[in-house]
Amino acid sequence: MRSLAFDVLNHVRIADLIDIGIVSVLLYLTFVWLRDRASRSLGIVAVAMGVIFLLARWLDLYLTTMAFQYGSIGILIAMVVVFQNDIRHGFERLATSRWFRHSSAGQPGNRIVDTITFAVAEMSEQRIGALFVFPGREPLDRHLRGGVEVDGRISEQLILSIFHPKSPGHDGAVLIHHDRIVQLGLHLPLTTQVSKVHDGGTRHAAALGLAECCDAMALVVSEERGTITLARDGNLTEIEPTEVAEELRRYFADQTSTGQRKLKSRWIGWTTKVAAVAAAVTLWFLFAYNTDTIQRTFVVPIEYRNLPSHLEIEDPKPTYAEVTLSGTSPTFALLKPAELAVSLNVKDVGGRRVLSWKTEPNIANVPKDLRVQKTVPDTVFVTLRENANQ
Ligand SMILES: Nc1ncnc2c1ncn2[C@@H]1O[C@H](COP(=O)(O)OP(=O)(O)OP(=O)(O)O)[C@@H](O)[C@H]1O
Repeated sequence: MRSLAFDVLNHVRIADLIDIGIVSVLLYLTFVWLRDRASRSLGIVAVAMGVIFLLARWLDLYLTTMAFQYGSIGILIAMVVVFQNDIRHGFERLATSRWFRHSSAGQPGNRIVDTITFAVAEMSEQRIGALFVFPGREPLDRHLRGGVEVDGRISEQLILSIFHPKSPGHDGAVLIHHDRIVQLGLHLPLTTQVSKVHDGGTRHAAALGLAECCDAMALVVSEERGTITLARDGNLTEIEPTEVAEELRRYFADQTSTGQRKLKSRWIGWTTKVAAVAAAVTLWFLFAYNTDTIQRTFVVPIEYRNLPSHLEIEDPKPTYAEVTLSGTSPTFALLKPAELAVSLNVKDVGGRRVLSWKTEPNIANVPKDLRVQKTVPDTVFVTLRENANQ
């Protein structure tokens, strides 16, 4: 065990650590996306494909590996087309994350939270349907259709009169920003995951649809059942009237840069990060960490550079050399055999007509971690003569 640890420490390069770091980040983003967005069946398919691919590489299953290699471009294009909204959402999330921007949203006072809470409780009791949208950090405009500008200070009376069933503006959602109702009668995108809506209809489907395509929060009061439902992070959660104030406070706190995250989500975040690093290290051990030295021989073209135009090389002119390289198999993966060449400079020959070069120092494009073991010929000899065509 100790010798394995020493072995690993001896062979790990800075490039390997960067390699593991990049793959960890990619795996982390994939895990988060699978957890938050993708359906369970898609997650199972993705994990199964990953396991088959790893087994195929490990057991050297030639056909399966080839199928994955050639199919991966098609799969990638299909994924980009199918999940274009998620990808755009991901970039928007990155661009609006705390690393890049401080939130401009201040934390509204208790009055706003209490006002909305009372209005929601009242509407829940009276079975008045309502839909509120609370923007997150990501741009929201492109998800909203229609709507009428209001820009009114939030009050219980204003909320109740907007959602009164006889009010012309009660259909659709109201948009809340800070302490103001900005718009009413907004149409939101409907979810396609109907199974997640359970007993709800289009109002709930609209709330979930919005929460799926951005980080906004929506709050629904059901006209039929009087229930209160929160849509956030692509999920619908039914809550009690007593929980509304707490959820609103949490939402407004999240909007400020000093907002506290839930301990649970932090914990989930850390376990996902650790899982991503562990998976990346495992992959590195399986595919990149290989200390066995192997040798491979390549037939490499010999190029003659800068030959003066009045001279030519007499036959037999050596055009190929055999080059044997040694290194680990991951280092060989970085080699591009088609770019290997023995490159000889015929400049400044003066009066000499017989030239020779050692082959090894003149081999171009050998990755730095591969060693030249042998070259045939060891030395290249050529004889020059005056160019008859000059
Ligand atoms: N795309 C949409 N965006 C915003 N609101 C919508 C949208 N589609 C429907 N609604 C609202 O939902 C109302 C219809 O609600 P419906 O009864 O179908 O849904 P629900 O989820 O069962 O709600 P409830 O439990 O309140 O009845 C419409 O009158 C309208 O106000």
